[in-house]
Amino acid sequence: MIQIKQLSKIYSKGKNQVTALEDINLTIEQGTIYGIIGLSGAGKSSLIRCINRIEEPTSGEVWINKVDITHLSPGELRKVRKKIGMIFQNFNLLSSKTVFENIAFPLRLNKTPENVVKEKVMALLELVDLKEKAHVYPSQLSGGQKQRVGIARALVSDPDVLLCDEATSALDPKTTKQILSLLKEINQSLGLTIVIITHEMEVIKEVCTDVTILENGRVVEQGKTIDIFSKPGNEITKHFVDQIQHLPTHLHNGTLLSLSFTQGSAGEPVISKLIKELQVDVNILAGKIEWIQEKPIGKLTVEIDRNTVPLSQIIDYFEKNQVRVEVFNYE
Ligand SMILES: Nc1ncnc2c1ncn2[C@@H]1O[C@H](COP(=O)(O)OP(=O)(O)OP(=O)(O)O)[C@@H](O)[C@H]1O
Repeated sequence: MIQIKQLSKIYSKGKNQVTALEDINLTIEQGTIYGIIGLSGAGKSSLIRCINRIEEPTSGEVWINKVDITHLSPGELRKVRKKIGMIFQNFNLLSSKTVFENIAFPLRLNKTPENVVKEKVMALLELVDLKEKAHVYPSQLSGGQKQRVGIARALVSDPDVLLCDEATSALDPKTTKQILSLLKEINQSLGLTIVIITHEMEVIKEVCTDVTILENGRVVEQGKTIDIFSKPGNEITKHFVDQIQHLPTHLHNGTLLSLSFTQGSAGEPVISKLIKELQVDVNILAGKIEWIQEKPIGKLTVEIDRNTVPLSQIIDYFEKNQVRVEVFNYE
């Protein structure tokens, strides 16, 4: 668990002072994927960098697994930091080292025996699906592959916490989804706590169960992602939610689906056929038309009763009818 208590960060340069963070309080439960979102300059990087003390907080405390890391000696801090992995927007790989050696690097610093290095690095290459790239150099990799190497290197010391500093901001939407799904897989299989900072609500929507919204160095809202999406209580939160789409203010017990109708499916009575054929209750919550390069896409947000028909059957039905389905990740 990570607890941040009354944390402030003031940068001083000569007579100038910039308050980057003011009185931040937040609790990140063990094993969650926690998102911190804000506009440029909101203080996101300062906050994530204070969590492992790459940046020294001006005041306040950061507790990781019941240890106050703001009052540790340099030696003790080094030990704690080994349990905190970090990945970056620009990947921070060593260009003169192969993929294998980049991942092995933290182990080499600790003089880990060669057989252990080999075993750990190969297992991680398998996990991030890059076995065949072990001996190539970063310049020969795509952005998504570079970030996979970054993730493997961050995991090599068996951390409890993974900090992601705008880790998908340099990637295209499809690669972003792949990296986010890898992070989710790692979170589930290793029970790792993941903290993601981002300026994209799409990232929060995709993987974060909890979210804090920062504005001008202060927390303006925090809570479960579902609640923030359902009832954004603040202008800046509304701005981020609108990046995705308007969602209903009241959710019942169903599964929330976003449906995209393109030309092939737009003329068909797909919803009424679904209700008749599968005998499932459908609650229509929101709809709009989005124009993508002068082509219309109908967007419908519906709630489906999750107790009557398996979700996979409903998704199959929509796909057969040329309707793209996205299931909101609100569990
Ligand atoms: N080393 C520094 N010296 C002085 N001011 C700084 C320093 N680092 C950040 N700041 C200031 O602190 C504030 C918060 O910056 P920070 O980088 O934490 O925000 P951010 O939300 O991560 O922004 P971005 O998304 O643009 O990276 C900004 O006003 C920034 O100019």
